[in-house]
Amino acid sequence: MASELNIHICIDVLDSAEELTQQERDAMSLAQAAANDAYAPYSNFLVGAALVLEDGTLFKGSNQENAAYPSGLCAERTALFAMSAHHPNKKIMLIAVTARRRSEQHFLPAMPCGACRQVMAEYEHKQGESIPVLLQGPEGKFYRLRSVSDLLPFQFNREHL
Ligand SMILES: O=c1ccn([C@H]2C[C@H](O)[C@@H](CO)O2)c(=O)[nH]1
Ligand SMILES: [Zn+2]
Repeated sequence: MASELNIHICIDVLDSAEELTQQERDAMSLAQAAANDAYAPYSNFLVGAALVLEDGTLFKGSNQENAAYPSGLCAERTALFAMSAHHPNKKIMLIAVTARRRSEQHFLPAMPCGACRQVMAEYEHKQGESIPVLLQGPEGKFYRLRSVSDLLPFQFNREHL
């Protein structure tokens, strides 16, 4: 008889920015500022990501598009790669992500794509400590996940090599 493997993922749903910690609020504000600066002339979909490092350093990234579409890069990976290039040995304490359409002021649910989840998982694995993820949710809400593993269960990592 086949057995069943159930994966439990816990997501805190925060109804407004007031329910965020100060650090989360700062990170989400920076992610929103980053989205406003995105280079997204083709999709007009502006994505911003912010990282909080162990020493409190904040780092931001936005999506960077290209006329050769696949040459562009998502906000999350722009932030993570730049962070790792500048601070190769600092732990990440939080990743915050948001998005909006250029034509609208309000922020939209930001769900990192599969490639960005894989890259987040790499750095989580590297640092050996969970990285909480804060995502803009619908209607001014926020989603808080305790770990990148909650965004990418059954992940491929260096242990599978
Ligand atoms: O997780 C994601 C998903 C999409 N985008 C960007 C890529 C592209 O520039 C635009 C539309 O897909 O949004 C991100 O930055 N992060
Ligand atoms: Zn992505």
